[in-house]
Amino acid sequence: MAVYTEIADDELASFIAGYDIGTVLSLKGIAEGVENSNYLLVTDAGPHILTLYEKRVDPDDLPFFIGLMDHLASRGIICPLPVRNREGEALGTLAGRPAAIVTFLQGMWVRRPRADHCFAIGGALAQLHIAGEGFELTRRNALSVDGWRPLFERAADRADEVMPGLAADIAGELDLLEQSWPSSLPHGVIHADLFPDNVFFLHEELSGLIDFYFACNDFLAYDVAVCLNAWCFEADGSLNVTKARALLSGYQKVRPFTPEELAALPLLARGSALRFLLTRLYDWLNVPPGALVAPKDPLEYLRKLRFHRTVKDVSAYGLIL
Ligand SMILES: Nc1ncnc2c1ncn2[C@@H]1O[C@H](COP(=O)(O)OP(=O)(O)O)[C@@H](O)[C@H]1O
Ligand SMILES: N[C@@H](CCOP(=O)(O)O)C(=O)O
Repeated sequence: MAVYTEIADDELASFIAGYDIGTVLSLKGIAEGVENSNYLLVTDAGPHILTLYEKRVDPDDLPFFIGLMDHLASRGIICPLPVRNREGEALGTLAGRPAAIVTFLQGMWVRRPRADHCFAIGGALAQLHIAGEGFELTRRNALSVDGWRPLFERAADRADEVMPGLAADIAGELDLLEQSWPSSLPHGVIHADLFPDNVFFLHEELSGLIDFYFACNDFLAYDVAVCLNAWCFEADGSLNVTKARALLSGYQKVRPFTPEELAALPLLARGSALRFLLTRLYDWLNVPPGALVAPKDPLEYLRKLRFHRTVKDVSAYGLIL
């Protein structure tokens, strides 16, 4: 559960008074997510999501995230729409945090994705990449290859508490990825965190994408690698090749990969695995006192990383070369 910041009744009342969304009927902390504090805000105009932005969000990036949701929605991507107050502002301050209200999306995330879900998410990711074209703001990926070493340095001395030998394993991987990370591939706006819990399905159809708070400009195929890791592995740590093939086929039906992207995919998958290993490791070792949050298992991503080390080319992901 992620609620880091509590909201006092009087603060909520004066914040909501600035909006045309009716009277507050209830406010409940949401028992999911790990990054920000999210509340289900029900007013007599219906349900909304109220987000207080926490530690990992730089307030200077908020116009990018808010503008991106507007941009993508205007191009047919089903995603939350920022709600503006009477002054036309989508961003405010509540309980000492930057805060926004966004529209509520119907649907549920899928706990055990099947191959058909993976096919759908592949297609939706490619649509998102195409819809992102023309978005005028940009944001560097702070969690790409040049951000990994500083993050590791903040966790390195305690990494072996999680697993003996982990620090050395990560250090070796970092050296390799820093030397071999691609310098040019097709790039654009990426979601960068399109995990199953950020994708809603309703009546077996994909019904919306949420959580754009890691979105940035980076290689499009890196976003595919993030999804491959998040959607296509089984609980025992093995890759489900059928799901991987479905995800990649769903993507390339909408936006075909370039040969360079296919060649880079195993390396991008290693990088993506390391990125989530590092943020999870840091979070595991630094749970804020009193926060209602369940930190995620860093070693799940070590297992994925180790798998990708064995991969020679994309045929390991079920694609025929
Ligand atoms: N626009 C939305 N519509 C419906 N539910 C939402 C919406 N945004 C967030 N949620 C709910 O809040 C949970 C956490 O949101 P998320 O953005 O993933 O949080 P975090 O940024 O902390 O990871 C989601 O799993 C979902 O249940
Ligand atoms: N997806 C990340 C954690 C970020 O949280 P989310 O709730 O925004 O997906 C992970 O699994 O490490």
